Amino acid sequence: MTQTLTLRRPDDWHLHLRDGAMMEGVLPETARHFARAIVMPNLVPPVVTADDARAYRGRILAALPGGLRFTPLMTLYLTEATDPDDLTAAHASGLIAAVKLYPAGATTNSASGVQDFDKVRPVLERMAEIGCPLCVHGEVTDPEIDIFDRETVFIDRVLDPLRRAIPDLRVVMEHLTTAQGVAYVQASDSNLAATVTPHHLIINRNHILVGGVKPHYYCLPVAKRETHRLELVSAATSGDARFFLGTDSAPHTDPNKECACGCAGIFSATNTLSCLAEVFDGEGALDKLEAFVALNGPAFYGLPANEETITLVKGAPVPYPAKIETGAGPVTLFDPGFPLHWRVQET
Ligand SMILES: NC(=O)N[C@@H](CC(=O)O)C(=O)O
Ligand SMILES: [Zn+2]
Ligand SMILES: [Zn+2]
Repeated sequence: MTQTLTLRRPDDWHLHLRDGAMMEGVLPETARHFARAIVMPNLVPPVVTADDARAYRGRILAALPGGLRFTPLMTLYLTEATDPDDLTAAHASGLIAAVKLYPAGATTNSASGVQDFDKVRPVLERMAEIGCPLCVHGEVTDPEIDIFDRETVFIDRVLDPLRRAIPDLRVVMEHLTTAQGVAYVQASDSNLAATVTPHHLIINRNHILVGGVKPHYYCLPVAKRETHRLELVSAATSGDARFFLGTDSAPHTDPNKECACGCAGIFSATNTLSCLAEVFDGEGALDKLEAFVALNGPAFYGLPANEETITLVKGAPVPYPAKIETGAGPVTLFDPGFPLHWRVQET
């Protein structure tokens, strides 16, 4: 007997669509299954002003294949020169849903990020006032700090002091990777939430390093040891409203991943829902999947949940391509390392 599961149409609360030929290649992979996505602003140059966000949104909508309904939720890239009035107008008009904080140098295309957190204090205070959420890449960049500790040190040195100083600021810890991060979110009030990626629910650091280095499992924050993965799975499948899906699907071409200094980022848009259904099924938590992919995110962002639905069907393992071809070059798809039995029913 085939098993089916009908859910409200999911949203992706952390997505990289890039621009140009790459965007044209990856956008349908998301728009096929997701109603909305928070679109990350780390283009080169970054999406800094309301005008930048408006133009980028226009390019996304123009690249959307006919027949696919998809709403990009835009973000601004916080810099030390961000104008609070421009941000306020962009938020009030509904153009942007959030602002993104990258510590300078923390990750892909973060060179224009924040170096001195005091300099952005007035902008963050304004965001607290107007209720605009701050999405955070939560890793310190201090070269002294081990790369596996950069998230927990960020919580202690930056995030916790910031939230104490501006308690009304609504914060999303993006792509959470540690047990300490999970515990910090669980111990906080409703002004803090976290996105969790499919890959951090599936791989640990052994997958990256044992038996040869696997560039397609390299992303930031880097996957941690197995104990952390288990905490992430338990948080994501718990139904706790503070945890929701942000795929962090981050395409780079294969030549840019498979080289002496490979880019950070895992592309997962195509098989995200199959991966998640497999993980939730394995935990006996299919009844919590809708909360994670379609209810908790909109609730945090103050948006209605989608009315449309999708149906997942369980059957023989679903074949996915190893890579998708884009006008910018081939992009390898995340390989969970186990068969995926759930697929999204074509409508
Ligand atoms: N996650 C990643 O490893 N990479 C992202 C940037 C980010 O989300 O930090 C990218 O833009 O490629
Ligand atoms: Zn990031
Ligand atoms: Zn990202």
